[in-house]
Amino acid sequence: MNYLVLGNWKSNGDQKALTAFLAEFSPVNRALIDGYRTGIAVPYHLIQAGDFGSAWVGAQNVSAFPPGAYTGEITGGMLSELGTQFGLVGHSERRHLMGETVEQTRAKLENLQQSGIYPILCVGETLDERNQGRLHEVLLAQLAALDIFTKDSSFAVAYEPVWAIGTGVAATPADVADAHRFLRETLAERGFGHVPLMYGGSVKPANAAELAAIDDVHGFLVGGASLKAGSFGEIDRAFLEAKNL
Ligand SMILES: O=C[C@H](O)COP(=O)(O)O
Repeated sequence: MNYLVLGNWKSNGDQKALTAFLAEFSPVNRALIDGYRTGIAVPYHLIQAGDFGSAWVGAQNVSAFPPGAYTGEITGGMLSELGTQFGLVGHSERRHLMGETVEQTRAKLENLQQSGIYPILCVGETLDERNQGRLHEVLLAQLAALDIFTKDSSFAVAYEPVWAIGTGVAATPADVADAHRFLRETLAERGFGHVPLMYGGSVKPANAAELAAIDDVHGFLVGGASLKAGSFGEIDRAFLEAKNL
């Protein structure tokens, strides 16, 4: 995949909301464009709760363990059986609220890959880390989880500065361009020059075009604005237009 505009519903939504979303979103989510996908990561209980059409349906987490005595964990194989097409790993809410470690994100990426589900590793720094000049150090530490992949692996990385998530204030285009350039160069050195780089953090219809215009931005991971088909559709269209897709 070259370009991805994906939503993350987090712990929001129910059957009624998904049905309403898909009724409005699916008709405008036209024929498949080569190398491009839109879709949403819904809570587990909604993965099979609607017809997503040409949009991808994703999970927001996966077990770091193999199948076995791990009460409450959902494995990659289980997600695959549900028809899950992509999975988020290492979202900052999981790192900071649930204490997810780099070792766990590595195991989760591997579980998704082995189950044939497209993995997306989320990375990003806190405001303190940025202010201390530790942006690159933090990103490099989080990117260490990618060492399970080979040059042929198919996956994406989403840059989500923690201070821009859910705040309504996205990173400036200059900050996004800087971070994405660093990610692109770092990944290219490891043979991952083909990996799409998504941006997440207060993406909305009003800023989607200027963020999509950045060369090293190959997609978005949209939280709050993906809950409504209207705003998510506007972001999707702004992205396609900016990239001439
Ligand atoms: O996964 C999505 C990000 O956490 C962004 O969330 P947000 O668009 O509500 O800031």
